[in-house]
Amino acid sequence: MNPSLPRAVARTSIRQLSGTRAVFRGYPVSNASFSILRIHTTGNKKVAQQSQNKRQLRDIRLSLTHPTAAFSTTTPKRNGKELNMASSSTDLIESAKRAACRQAVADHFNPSFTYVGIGSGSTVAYVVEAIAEHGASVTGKMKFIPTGSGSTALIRNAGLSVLQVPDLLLEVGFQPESESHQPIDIYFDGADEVDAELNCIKGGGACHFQEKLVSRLAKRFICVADSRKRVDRLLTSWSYVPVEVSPMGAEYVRRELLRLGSQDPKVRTSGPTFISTITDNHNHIIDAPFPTLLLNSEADKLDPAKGLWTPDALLARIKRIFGVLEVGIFSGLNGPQVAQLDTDVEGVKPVKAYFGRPDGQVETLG
Ligand SMILES: O=C[C@H](O)[C@H](O)[C@H](O)COP(=O)(O)O
Repeated sequence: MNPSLPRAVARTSIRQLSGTRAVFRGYPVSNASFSILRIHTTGNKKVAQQSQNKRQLRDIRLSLTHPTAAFSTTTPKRNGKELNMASSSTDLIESAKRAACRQAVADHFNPSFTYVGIGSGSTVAYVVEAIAEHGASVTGKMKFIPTGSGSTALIRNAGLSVLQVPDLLLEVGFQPESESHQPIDIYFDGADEVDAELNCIKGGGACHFQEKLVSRLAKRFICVADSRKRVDRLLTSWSYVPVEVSPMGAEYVRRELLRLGSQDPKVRTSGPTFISTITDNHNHIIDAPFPTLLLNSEADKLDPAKGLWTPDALLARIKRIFGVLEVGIFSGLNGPQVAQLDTDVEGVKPVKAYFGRPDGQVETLG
């Protein structure tokens, strides 16, 4: 997504911001041009107060795509007055993300690597931070493969060397007999939700096509997230599947998604005028809500007519719709499983996920 967008959105009026889901997607909240000072939870709505000059508080309603409950507490009071706690709530989330990333890098980053894939979003920024700390003597020999314009800027700003996928493929060459379809040594990326079998929903920042491309080319995908993203089954807290579509085919795809039982799939919009989001691949995104998915191991319960889908089945079915480029469900095989098969099948699932908690601990899965 266009990295200049959040700044443009931040300049708009409170009224225009109302209902804009993309404001914080893919960008560290702490780096936003305006500061959120308090976050409350009112039913399903998250009401935030913000100040542009840090003195005048005004209410804005933000349709935050991530639940905040796990990190929210009741608003503390001193002498009957509420204390501003959102900055500490935001700090807790950012610390949780950073903790997950530092642990993941400590466990999986190796100075002998040549190609490192870097995903998109706010969490993976802390992976880049941790990698950059190894210094130029280590990172100067490596090339970093981005998954979109945001991650390209992230890599570049950290002083690391960017190599886009087409250039990577030219650099490694093409040998039909070559045993490896996975030249990237490791791929770090965030997720919007991760289930108990490491299937993920991705694409909240509209980057899932390039993320899948890099993941397919990587030996291992390591997922980093805060603990709000960990669920038993996908579409528990996160409610929709991001689907990247040809702009001309968007309405056709939307109708087919309705036919599949998606409740009110919508073309994603961004910015003050709510124009359709344009991805890095010049496409649109449809956010398609579905009921909570089964696990892939529960395929015996699969019953699409009743809205019972496994991640694998829903991914395969949506991919069959004419006009769909890619679906934000990362399920099926992982890199090492594909390497064993020695064939170019999709292997995009993480081998391990790191979930940072607000208390600084890190849980792992896989
Ligand atoms: O399209 C965006 C990506 O799939 C992100 O990795 C995902 O949305 C997680 O982003 P964040 O780390 O900002 O929560």
